Amino acid sequence: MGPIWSSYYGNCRSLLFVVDASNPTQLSASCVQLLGLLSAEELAEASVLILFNKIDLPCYMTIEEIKSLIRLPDLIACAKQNITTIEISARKGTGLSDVLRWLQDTHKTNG
Ligand SMILES: Nc1nc2c(ncn2[C@@H]2O[C@H](COP(=O)(O)OP(=O)(O)OP(=O)(O)O)[C@@H](O)[C@H]2O)c(=O)[nH]1
Repeated sequence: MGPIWSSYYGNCRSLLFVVDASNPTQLSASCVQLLGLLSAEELAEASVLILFNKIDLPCYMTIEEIKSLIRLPDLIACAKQNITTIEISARKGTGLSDVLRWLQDTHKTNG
């Protein structure tokens, strides 16, 4: 779906980017997509939430290792956007209240 994402950029104030944390083989492709989003001029003002999903599944890498592999600290430091990360399980509901809180806070701040 990546090639058509740009048609949704207009008036986008919040961006939720979901990473499948149970499958590190997709990480490099996922990171390229994320870098493309973060460098898009139309999204410079958006608040970004990166969700590490499927944390209920076993994985050979920890979330910290995944963050380090995609150089998340550098990415956050260099991006124009305000970036937050939350670890979730969409299946079990873990972390979803934090996501709702982020949405509420973000939209409150943005007016
Ligand atoms: N265990 C688990 N499964 C999940 C979670 N979130 C989604 N799934 C399941 O993962 C499967 C694929 O869903 P998604 O990953 O959302 O869909 P997708 O991105 O099109 O699929 P992939 O590219 O294959 O990951 C579905 O069967 C979902 O029920 C989660 O947090 N935990």
